[in-house]
Amino acid sequence: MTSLLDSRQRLRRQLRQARRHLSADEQQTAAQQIVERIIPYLSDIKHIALYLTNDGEISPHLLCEYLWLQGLHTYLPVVKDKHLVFASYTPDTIWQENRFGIKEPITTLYKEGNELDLVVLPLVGFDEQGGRLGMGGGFYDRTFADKNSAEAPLLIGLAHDCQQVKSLPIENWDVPLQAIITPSQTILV
Ligand SMILES: Nc1nc2c(c(=O)[nH]1)N(C=O)[C@@H](CNc1ccc(C(=O)N[C@@H](CCC(=O)O)C(=O)O)cc1)CN2
Ligand SMILES: Nc1ncnc2c1ncn2[C@@H]1O[C@H](COP(=O)(O)OP(=O)(O)OP(=O)(O)O)[C@@H](O)[C@H]1O
Repeated sequence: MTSLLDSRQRLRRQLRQARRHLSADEQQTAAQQIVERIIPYLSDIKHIALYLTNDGEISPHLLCEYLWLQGLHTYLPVVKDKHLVFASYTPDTIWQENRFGIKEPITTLYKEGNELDLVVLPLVGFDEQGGRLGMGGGFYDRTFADKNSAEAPLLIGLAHDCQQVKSLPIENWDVPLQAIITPSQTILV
């Protein structure tokens, strides 16, 4: 048990380091490539949660600009107890930092995960079966623990190609994603 936990931690460290080493140019190109790949999943979608890039994560900022141009509603995760709620994100948003140093909108109006149509998740590692390794807080897993795969929201993970590993152990609490998108591939789960 301890060694399984250790190997997850080791893997997190390696993969986080790899994505932090991407150059600014590589990050920008990757951010553009995922916009093209996600557009086919936006039909009938109005309320979308994104994230603010942190620690070398692939950035949804160009996707966000595209969504705003389409008049769609965007949200960001806010850590509340051990779950996530989602705060509206507009060009006028004002900010505070959470305990991880990630900015969160200041607001008292939140949506619950099940009120969204699409949630775009950051991840640390993934495999070709659609398995996801996150930062280790279990926040997305707890937030969507009761969700049935067929019901909203659609869960799509974003990652750099360097975050792919051969196979990740699936934990019984891992929430299944519907797709993982990288600059070079779309994995449908
Ligand atoms: N961009 C982004 N936003 C997100 C997430 C994420 O993974 N990425 N989250 C996904 O759930 C939630 C925050 N979860 C996080 C969990 C751990 C760490 C982290 O950096 N841990 C440090 C120790 C930080 C500390 O305690 O000071 C570390 O492991 O080095 C960051 C975010 C909500 N917002
Ligand atoms: N539905 C749940 N109920 C209670 N605890 C949970 C649940 N989901 C995950 N956890 C706990 O959260 C911890 C971290 O889980 P895990 O390593 O899978 O996080 P992660 O997916 O990497 O993080 P995140 O979802 O925040 O990106 C685990 O110790 C697990 O026990």
